[in-house]
Amino acid sequence: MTNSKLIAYLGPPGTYSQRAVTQYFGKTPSGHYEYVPLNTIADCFTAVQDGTAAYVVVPFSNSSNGPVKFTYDLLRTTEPRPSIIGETQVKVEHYILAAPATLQRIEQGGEDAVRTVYSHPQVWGQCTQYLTSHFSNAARISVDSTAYAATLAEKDENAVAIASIAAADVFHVEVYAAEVQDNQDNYTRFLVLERYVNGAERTELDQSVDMELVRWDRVTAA
Ligand SMILES: O=C(O)C(=O)Cc1ccccc1
Repeated sequence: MTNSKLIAYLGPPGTYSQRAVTQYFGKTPSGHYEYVPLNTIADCFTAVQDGTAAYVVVPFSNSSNGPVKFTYDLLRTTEPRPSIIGETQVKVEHYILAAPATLQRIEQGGEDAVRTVYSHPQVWGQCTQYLTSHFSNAARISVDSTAYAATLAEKDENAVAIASIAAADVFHVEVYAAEVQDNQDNYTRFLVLERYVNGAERTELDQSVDMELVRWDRVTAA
């Protein structure tokens, strides 16, 4: 057990994970709990395992392109594996966000003015159609979260980020293109984790996630 009153998620504010956390626990959590953004999915696992956080919310799988690899690997390797006590699905709509100066450069020089596209690795496979016809000469740089990508685009006149519209409320970036995901019905399943208490019975959700991990092992071994 832990006395922590923190609920951690992959930050900074403006990520899809933040949406998941407020969807599950409410806009402001009850019972004196507080939300805390962490830098990586691995940090979320560490926080719940060492008791720094009472709960963490992590992305698990996506309807368009399957497993969130970091989470699958951490669920396999964290000993003992945290208990999975809840889940929530978030509709994922991606936006191209850029600093105002970048938008001006695109207006003057076309999309070739953009040298870099920043986003979370999960995103590339969800926006293949858009990325085939736009920014095809730009380098794709994977970073820890979509909102972190927005912070990089905020400071870089040659870059855009693919992120949630929520990131545009938090950082000084504007919308260049809306809803650029291939599939309009694009959902990510998030899991709510709590520290495993020795001897506790595994929940039904734990078992369904086990099955999913085994199924994925078979797919990748084939
Ligand atoms: O980076 C984020 O915003 C996340 O929460 C991870 C993620 C990335 C892409 C789709 C869904 C979740």
